[in-house]
Amino acid sequence: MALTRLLLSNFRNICKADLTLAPEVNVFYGVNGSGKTSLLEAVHMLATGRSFRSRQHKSVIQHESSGLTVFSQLNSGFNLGVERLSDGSGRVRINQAAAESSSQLANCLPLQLINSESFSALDGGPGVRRRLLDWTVFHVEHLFAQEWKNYQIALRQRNALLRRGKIDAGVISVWEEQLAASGEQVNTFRLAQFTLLQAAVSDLLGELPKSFLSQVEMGYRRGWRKEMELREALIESREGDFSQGHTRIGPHRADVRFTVAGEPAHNILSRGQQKMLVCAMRTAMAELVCRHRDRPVFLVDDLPAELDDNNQQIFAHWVSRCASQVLVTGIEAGITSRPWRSLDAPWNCPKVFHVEHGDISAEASAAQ
Ligand SMILES: Nc1ncnc2c1ncn2[C@@H]1O[C@H](COP(=O)(O)OP(=O)(O)OP(=O)(O)O)[C@@H](O)[C@H]1O
Repeated sequence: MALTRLLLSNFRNICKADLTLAPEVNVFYGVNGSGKTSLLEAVHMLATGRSFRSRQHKSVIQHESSGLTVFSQLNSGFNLGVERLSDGSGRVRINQAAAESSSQLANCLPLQLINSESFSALDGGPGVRRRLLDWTVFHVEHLFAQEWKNYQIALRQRNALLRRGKIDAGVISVWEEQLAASGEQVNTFRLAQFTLLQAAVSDLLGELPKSFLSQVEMGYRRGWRKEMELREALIESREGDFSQGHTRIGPHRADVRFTVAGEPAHNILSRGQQKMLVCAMRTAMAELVCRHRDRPVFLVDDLPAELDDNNQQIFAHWVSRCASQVLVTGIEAGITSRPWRSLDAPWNCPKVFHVEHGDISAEASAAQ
């Protein structure tokens, strides 16, 4: 899966852009505030329906404009289009037909994003890490999305009953049965992919020079006590849940932990080591997915930040093994292109774009 053409209008400081992308590596360089991240944000919006920087569509629409559009042709034959208007309305289209859900978009364009927010996988809440695991499960196990949806419906119903002030055991147990059935299935899907991810991350970290990174351990917490079935655990926690007004156990509380010698990894690893761990995790996720379906597209915002030349090169090599295409940004053309130029063809010929005040222009290959 790769983007062949990308058209934007009124997306932050990018008034208009019509780009023909290279099938493998695309480098976008320019000074701070020129619009590089905005371009990645636009691709992210195509794949998910939303920005990775703002929940408010309005802040992404160019000031004094009534709406933004992003459109892309993919080499799979799909065309994706997103329109957001300043009155809050919008349209998402796949091959000119209205998309039914954001998971339909994600299916057409599996995406991996690495940016300054990626560190939250280590130092943020469990939700961030759960979503990483679930991205893999979603793309590998086609029954997962429906099972997760069933679980969330039952969870909402149980929570609503808990907030009513009086538990009707007959009614709540109906929803607990559904919650337990979907929850056990969600956990089975997650556990299978977690085991594979753990092995893949360990293999990738094993390719790095010896450091604390070699000692990173990953653990999976499913969200309720080990020795119990979810159904039993829900009954047991009913009273406590009632006093708190919500369900405190279950797969919606699952977590993936990264530790070094028993300590949270972010307390031990340097910033660069943390970035390499996140890169290894993202690469492992892509590796698992591409065993089953098309390779994902990687968006990498400011690869040189925090990473030395050797680590940048290792990461470029990882990406070339599991991505279909990469869009990478940096401040300088030479530095941002360098890790890719040392790879084998066709990954060693990045297409270079200069971004300046929201204008994006491809450079002639002779000048690269
Ligand atoms: N809604 C908007 N309308 C117009 N311009 C905007 C809007 N939102 C942000 N901007 C401007 O657009 C630019 C967006 O920059 P972006 O974050 O894409 O830069 P960048 O090239 O990634 O910079 P850096 O290297 O600092 O990360 C900034 O100059 C910002 O002030």
